[in-house]
Amino acid sequence: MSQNLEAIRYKNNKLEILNQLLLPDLFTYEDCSSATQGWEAIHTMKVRGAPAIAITAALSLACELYNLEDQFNLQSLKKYIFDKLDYLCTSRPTAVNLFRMCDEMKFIIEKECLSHENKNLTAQYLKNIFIENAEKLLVKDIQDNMAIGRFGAECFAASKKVKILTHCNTGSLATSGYGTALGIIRFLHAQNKLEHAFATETRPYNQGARLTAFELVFEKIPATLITDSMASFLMKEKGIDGVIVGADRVVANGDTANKIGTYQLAIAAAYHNIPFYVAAPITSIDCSKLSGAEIHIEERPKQELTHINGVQIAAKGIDVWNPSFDITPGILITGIVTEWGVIPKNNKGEFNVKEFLLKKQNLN
Ligand SMILES: CSC[C@H]1O[C@H](OP(=O)(O)O)[C@H](O)[C@@H]1O
Repeated sequence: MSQNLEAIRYKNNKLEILNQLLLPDLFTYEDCSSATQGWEAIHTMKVRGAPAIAITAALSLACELYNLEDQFNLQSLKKYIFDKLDYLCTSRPTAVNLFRMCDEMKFIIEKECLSHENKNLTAQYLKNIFIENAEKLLVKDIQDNMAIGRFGAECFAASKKVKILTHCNTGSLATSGYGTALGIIRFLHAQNKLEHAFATETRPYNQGARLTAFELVFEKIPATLITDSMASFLMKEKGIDGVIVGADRVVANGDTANKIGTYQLAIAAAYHNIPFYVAAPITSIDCSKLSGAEIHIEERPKQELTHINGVQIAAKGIDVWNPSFDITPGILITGIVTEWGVIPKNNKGEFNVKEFLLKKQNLN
């Protein structure tokens, strides 16, 4: 087994992804060096987690471009890249990181083309620009996650060790490394501030039982797995100090799309007076949407509910609803932890995410 938990391995213009469908039983890396393979890996959830999806999409296309024969002129290559980015965006709809990455890559390519107008900009140069920028995403994501870990840990008093509940998988397996919500747990543990982590199994895809539990055991972090239905009782019985979850999309008013089951955890946390934090990189923020009602929620195949490892467990013929995410209203969230700091609430208990971003951008 690898010494590092890497969802994404990129070296010498080759991309491999850890097939998370096979975890925790098998630790198998698969080649993902084309946009078609990237799309398939994301769509089937061999690779998942909002940041990891965007990075896989970018690097799979970067590898494809590296191997592309030299038949393109500048305009045809630009169209090729834009078409492939549009195609990659059809793999999964909810996590905004993928869409942001595609928009930013298009912006970079467009800018290069404009700034070289009437000069000899070659297709090869454009390829290199894409590859360089895709590679940067991998490095930046880990740095951002470590900053999230630090800011998130500061949300808890230094005087006592804390018990944290988390949902889904937001660790190394969901990112290019370290993790967001799980990164905060990792940071608390490293600082000797974590008493215990609790992880939900996260039905129906079981990211908690299969992936987060795997990471926690791997990292030797004291942790306990619970079923999703135990969360409220856990809060009542076990003295939980905070709930920390990830995000697939945070919109302008702080409403947050995250793994199905997050919303009910936020309601239960509010009832038990437990702080509820969302941990997300800036790449998960989408201020083009004013509220969570505008977010497209992915619905996944009914077999995720009716079958486990290919074996039918539900009554044949039953109707199934399988939304992969839900929206937690900003009002239920204590703070949104980013690599730029914690987005605070105003005195009415509301988030103004845009204002926070503008303030931070002006500071930088
Ligand atoms: C830091 S990952 C954010 C997010 O991704 C997960 O979804 P999925 O496993 O369906 O890709 C989940 O909602 C995590 O919180």
